[in-house]
Amino acid sequence: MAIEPVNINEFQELAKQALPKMYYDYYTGGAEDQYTLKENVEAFSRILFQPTTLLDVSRINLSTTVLGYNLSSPIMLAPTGCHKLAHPEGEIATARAAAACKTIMVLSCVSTCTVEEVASSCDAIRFFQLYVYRRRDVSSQLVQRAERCGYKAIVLTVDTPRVGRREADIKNKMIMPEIPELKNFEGLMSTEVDSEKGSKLEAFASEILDPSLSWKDIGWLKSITNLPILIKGVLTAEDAVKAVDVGVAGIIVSNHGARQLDYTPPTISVLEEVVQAVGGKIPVLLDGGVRRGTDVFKALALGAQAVLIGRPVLYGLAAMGENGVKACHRDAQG
Ligand SMILES: Cc1cc2nc3c(=O)[nH]c(=O)nc-3n(C[C@H](O)[C@H](O)[C@H](O)COP(=O)(O)O)c2cc1C
Ligand SMILES: CCCCCCC(=O)C(=O)O
Repeated sequence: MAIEPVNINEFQELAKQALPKMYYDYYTGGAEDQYTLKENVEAFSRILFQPTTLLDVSRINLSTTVLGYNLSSPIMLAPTGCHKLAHPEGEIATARAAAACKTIMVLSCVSTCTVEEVASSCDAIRFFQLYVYRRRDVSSQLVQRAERCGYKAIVLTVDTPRVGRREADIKNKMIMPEIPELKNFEGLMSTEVDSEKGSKLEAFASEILDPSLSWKDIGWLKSITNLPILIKGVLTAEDAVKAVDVGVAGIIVSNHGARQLDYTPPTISVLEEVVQAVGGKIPVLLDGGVRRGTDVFKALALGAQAVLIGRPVLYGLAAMGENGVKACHRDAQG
C-alpha cells in the first residue's frame, strides 16, 4: 500500500519521483549558492515558542480576511509559473484546490492555462500576478483581461528586473517557455527563444522583462486598473514606507523563494521591521520557506496578516494533482 505523505517534505519527495529532473530542479532550486534558499527555511527553525499554559483552546478558529475576502485559514497560494509542467490540468487543478480550501490563489502571469480558463474553471477567489514587460501594452492587456474575468487584485512582482542566476536551470538548459506554451501571451507576444546556451527561461526573461520598472510606474499601473494593487518583493522598512506612500493596498514580504538575489535575508527575519514601518496602514503578507503550521503561527505572531506557499503547491500538484494541492494546504496548517 502506498504511504500517505504527512508533511510537505514528504510531498517534495513524491514530486521528485514524479517529475523529470529538469522540471524538479526548476521548481525546487534557488539562485547561485542557494544560501537564502536554505535560510528561508532555517530562519523559521531558529524562532522558538515559550508558551503560557492553561488557556482554553477547545474552540479554535483559523479563519481570517485579506482585502475583505474571507479565508478558511491564513495560507494563500503564491504565484508560481507553469503548472502544466507538474500536472496536465495545470493551474485549473490549483484553482479548484484553492476553491475547495477556501483560500486565495494568486495566478502567475506565466501560467500554462490562460487567465480566462482559470477564471471559468471554478469560483476560487483569484488575484493576478503581474510582471511588467518592455512591451507595456502586453502588461496592460493582461491586467485588463484579469479585471474583466473577476480577478480581485493585481500582485505586482518587483524583485525580477531579470531572472536570477539559477545554476541548475543553466546546466539543464531549462526550456520552460516553449514546452508547454505560456498561453497568456498567445497572440500578444512570441515566446520563442533564440538561444542555444544556458537557461532558455533566463534568455526569454531578459528579452521581455522591463528592467527600468521603478516607483513612478505604480502611478502608471493605477491608471490602467481599478483593482487594488499589492507589491510583492519588499524586504526593507524603507520600501515598505514608499509602498504605503504610493497608495498600494498591501505588501508581500518576499525574496521570490530565494530564486532572485542570493544573500538577501530570509523573509521571516525582516517581517517585523516591515510591519512596524507600515504601522497597520495596509496588510502585510509574507512568503518564503513556510512549510508547517508553526511557521504560519510565527509569521502571524510577527505581524503578518497571512502567508503564501509557493513550492508546496507545486509539490502537491506534481504528486497528486488537485488533491495534492489540497493536502499540502492542509499540511501547511500543521
Ligand atoms: C517554480 C517557481 C515559480 C515561480 N514563479 C513565480 C512567478 O511567476 N511570479 C512570482 O511573482 N513569483 C514566482 N515565484 C515565487 C513565489 O511566488 C514565492 O515568492 C515563493 O515560491 C515563496 O517561497 P516558497 O516556495 O519557499 O514557498 C515562483 C517560485 C517558484 C518556486
Ligand atoms: C517572464 C519570464 C520570467 C518567468 C519567471 C518565473 C518565475 O518567477 C520563477 O521561475 O521564479
